[in-house]
Amino acid sequence: MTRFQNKVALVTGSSQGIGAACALRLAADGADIILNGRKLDERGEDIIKQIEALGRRAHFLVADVSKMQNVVDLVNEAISVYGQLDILVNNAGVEKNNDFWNVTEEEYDFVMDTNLKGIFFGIQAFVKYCMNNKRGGVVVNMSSVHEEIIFPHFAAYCASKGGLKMLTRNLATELAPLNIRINNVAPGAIATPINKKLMETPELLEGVLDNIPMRKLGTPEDVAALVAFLASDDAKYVTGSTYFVDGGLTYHYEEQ
Ligand SMILES: NC(=O)C1=CN([C@@H]2O[C@H](COP(=O)(O)OP(=O)(O)OC[C@H]3O[C@@H](n4cnc5c(N)ncnc54)[C@H](OP(=O)(O)O)[C@@H]3O)[C@@H](O)[C@H]2O)C=CC1
Ligand SMILES: O=C1Nc2ccccc2C1=O
Repeated sequence: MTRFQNKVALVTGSSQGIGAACALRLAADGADIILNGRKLDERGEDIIKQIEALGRRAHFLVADVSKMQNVVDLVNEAISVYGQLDILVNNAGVEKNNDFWNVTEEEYDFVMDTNLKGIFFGIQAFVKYCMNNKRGGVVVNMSSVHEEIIFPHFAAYCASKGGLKMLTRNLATELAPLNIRINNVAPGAIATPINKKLMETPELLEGVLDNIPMRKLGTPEDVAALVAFLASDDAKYVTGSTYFVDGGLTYHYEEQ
């Protein structure tokens, strides 16, 4: 008997990085997986093969979650693929580096629509399904240490993750009577393609490592392990909170 036997999980933004690791971990623990990204290419094809090699089913749905109707359609299509949806992992996220005074409306919308609006309406579609079917559900949102600590020149990113923190706290209360749990995972610096420049620039990397007590970047699998715990019944009394996976970064930083 595996943790997620007879469960289906949708992981947004799962063609690479943390989302791909979450999809693989949930599949390794027994779930069938709906993958997602803005396009299906060799990265997505490879994750499908890896999930099938684990003996689980995988289906990729192309959708841009920054658009309200797209994310609603994504959730509803995900439900129809295997006839059920039990776990929603809102992982897709983007960032834009710019001085605050130069941030454009386009950059602001790009970040906020992906990291907050898409998650808001994706959860809404999932909750409507859970209400109609009288079945509970689990939501895990991919936040960031930057829902808590500053990241100069990433104002929209910080605002999106701070908003996600409050959305999760608020929904925990509203959704508990529906038997739906919701939590945030807040990674620190993780070795994924989003951090390519950081990993390839020694002086940037050194500056980041100086703020991490464990003095190393995390792996996507480190994040996925926490997501799997929160999605599982082992966390059946856990809702409305944020859990950090950051090598000690957040509270070390706050001590500076
Ligand atoms: N890496 C890190 O250090 C940290 C990451 N995080 C958070 O973790 C999450 C994942 O980050 P990470 O794995 O590093 O990111 P990556 O950039 O490596 O991967 C992002 C994934 O999301 C997909 N994606 C991006 N935008 C959309 C969209 N609008 N609709 C659907 N899919 C989309 C991408 O695929 P495609 O481009 O094909 O659509 C890709 O599969 C994000 O929410 C990020 O904020 C938080 C803290 C630290
Ligand atoms: O997206 C992020 N990239 C990072 C790099 C270092 C620390 C935190 C983060 C993020 O939240």
